[in-house]
Amino acid sequence: MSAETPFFIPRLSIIGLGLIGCSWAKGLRVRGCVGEVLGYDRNLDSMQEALNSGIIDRISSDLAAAVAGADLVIISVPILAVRQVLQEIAPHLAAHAVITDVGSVKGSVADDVAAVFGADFPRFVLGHPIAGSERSGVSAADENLYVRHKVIITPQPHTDKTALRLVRRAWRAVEADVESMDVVHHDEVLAATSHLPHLMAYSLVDTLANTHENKEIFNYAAGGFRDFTRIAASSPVMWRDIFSANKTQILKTLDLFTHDLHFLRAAIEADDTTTVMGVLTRAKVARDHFSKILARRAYVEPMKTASVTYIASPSGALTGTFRVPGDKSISHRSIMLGSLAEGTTEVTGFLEGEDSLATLQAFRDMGVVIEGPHRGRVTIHGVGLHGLQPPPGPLYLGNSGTSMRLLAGLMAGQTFDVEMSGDASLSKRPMGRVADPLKRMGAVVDTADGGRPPIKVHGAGKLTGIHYDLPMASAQVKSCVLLAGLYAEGETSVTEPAPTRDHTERMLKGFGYDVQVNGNTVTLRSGGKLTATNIDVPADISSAAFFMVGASIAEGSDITLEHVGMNPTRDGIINILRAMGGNIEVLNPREVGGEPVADIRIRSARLKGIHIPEDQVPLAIDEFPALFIAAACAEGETILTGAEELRVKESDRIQVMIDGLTTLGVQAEGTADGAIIQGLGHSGLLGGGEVISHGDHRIAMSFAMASLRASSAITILDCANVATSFPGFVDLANNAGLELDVLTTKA
Ligand SMILES: O=C(O)C1=C[C@@H](OP(=O)(O)O)[C@@H](O)[C@H](O)C1
Ligand SMILES: C=C(OP(=O)(O)O)C(=O)O
Repeated sequence: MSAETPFFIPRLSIIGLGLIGCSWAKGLRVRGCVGEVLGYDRNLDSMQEALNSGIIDRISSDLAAAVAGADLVIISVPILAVRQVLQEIAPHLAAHAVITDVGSVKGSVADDVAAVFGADFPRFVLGHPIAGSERSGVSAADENLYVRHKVIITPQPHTDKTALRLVRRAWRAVEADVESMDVVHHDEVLAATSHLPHLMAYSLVDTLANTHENKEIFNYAAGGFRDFTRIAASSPVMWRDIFSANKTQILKTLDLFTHDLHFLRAAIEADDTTTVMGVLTRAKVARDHFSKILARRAYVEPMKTASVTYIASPSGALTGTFRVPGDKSISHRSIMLGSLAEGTTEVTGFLEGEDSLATLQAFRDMGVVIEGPHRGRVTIHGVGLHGLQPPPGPLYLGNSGTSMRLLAGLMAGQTFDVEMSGDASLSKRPMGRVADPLKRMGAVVDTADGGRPPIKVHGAGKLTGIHYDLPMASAQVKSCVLLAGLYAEGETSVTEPAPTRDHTERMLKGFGYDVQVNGNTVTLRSGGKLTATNIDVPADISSAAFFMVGASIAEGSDITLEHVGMNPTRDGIINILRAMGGNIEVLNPREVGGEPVADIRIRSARLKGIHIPEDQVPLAIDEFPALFIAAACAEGETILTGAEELRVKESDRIQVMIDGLTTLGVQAEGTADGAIIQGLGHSGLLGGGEVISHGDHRIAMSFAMASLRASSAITILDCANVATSFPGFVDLANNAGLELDVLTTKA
């Protein structure tokens, strides 16, 4: 790509000397991008003011003089005055002149241009800066008004490319972010995001001003009133014109809004607090994350995440007693089953990480009223097995494989179509493993090339129960088939090659559903119902694992992790660390809501390398990145086999860990289904250096723990996804004894 030449407009003309046009001209002038600036306004005072403040160089006596010889003409008059202005300037424009406008409605200006210059006029570029304020006039002009603000250009098929480039560059010169959209779409979007809110603000103030207690009302009208109605102080002429120029689109959104307002009114009248809560919780979440919103209620687009780097400096021991966040697997399932239950489910200890929040949002998008999360507490107003509604757009599941695979099973049983997509990592992960058994049950499921997301599950198909022999040890696939089985005719059963986490089976039973477990086979029949219950989510043993490894490798460490889930299908990390010589005590074992829980005390130990028993692999499947760090610090060789599943997690966890360990000076090699790691021994230190987590939360946290035994700092790139499973990791780790610094750059 060649660099752009410096941008310069020899002669600029602004018609309409208000805030928008003057701010653009002033911005160009301050940045040395214009020669002469001519200006015209019907109001003589405005012209004089613009001249006095140096925004324009010459006052023009009429429109003809104002555009004579201009290279770029900016029309910035009220929308309904545009046509008349164009008629007046048309005969006087230079042959090369490019014209642009700044109006909030593009369809009506496009019509005006066609009426005056002809349908294919190439040198008019329709534009709209999304900046401005309730202030107006020359005196409010601000050369930085557009810095990092969006400007929407709405090119038409006949718009000349050079003219387009000129206008884009003129906006970029004042540091605006220029985007393109088609005319109709622009007017639809603006009707909803700008025109309707202005209409409502004007109307509310007018209603209140007309009541006879208006003085009283305005005396006490602070807070909500002031925030909501700030925009009613904007220019009435401008808004009168916008309301009429974008009439069709505005009326469309207004009707939708009026309908929803009546719905809310009816719910309040009927004391239907659940419905009211549904509207308010959905709206609050939407408002909190409004940049994610494209459709009316759903999140369909990922937020651009910032890039996060950890600098992990060498540190001493880990100490203290603390609790890591809630179990991710159980949190996902609590939302799913709570939503499909009859009655209200209260969840405590819910993981407020991005993965489980993606599941929560998916159910909100399908009409379930969910309150919270607030300090791990979530209240789910179940809609029953057949109560989900079609979401307004695709379900966006971020980084979360569990959400996508379990939901695939549930969606196969619905009467509507659902599309599910995810971030770059999830988009590479295999979904054929769930699509295959679902198709055998009669579901219609499409995936993208190679069985990857997005995945589309078509509703209304009739499912039939199957027996499925799992080709791999995967709790996600097992759960997917069982959840589809809730909707399949007859019996559904799954046999797994080795035990995997059984939270789905346990939780179904907790919700009163009949599930038979016989050896490695789980069976259920459709036709039952889920009855709401309360769920206490224990701390996630997979998050605890980082601290177990950290405390084991850092001399002098002594920590106690509280309320950790000890489900026997998850405790591989404890068995493996103990086999390596780890010093782990399980204290106060108890059962909470159908799941075993305990406090775990870990003290540093002289670890030794082992061949990890293959039967432990599925029981510690998420803990291998951390275990690789333990192996690197152990005496002798550690061999891992039977773990090919690690290659299809959020990253290829075998390759990414081997790459990082090699950077830190460890001899390690990957094999097809595992790794061989030569430990540095008890007194050995890892080196420092830069490792890449490839957006994989568990890789990032594992290398953070490695710094406890490093000779110099480890820089870990791409750590934003730690938030998917372990919000608050950095603070908790630093309080326990790590030295982690975080560098965040905006995306
Ligand atoms: O069912 C679950 O909650 C999970 C199952 C495992 O995935 P697989 O089923 O792909 O092994 C695990 O890696 C994941 O973190 C959570
Ligand atoms: C594999 C993991 O999660 P998921 O499959 O849900 O993305 C994990 O958390 O390590």
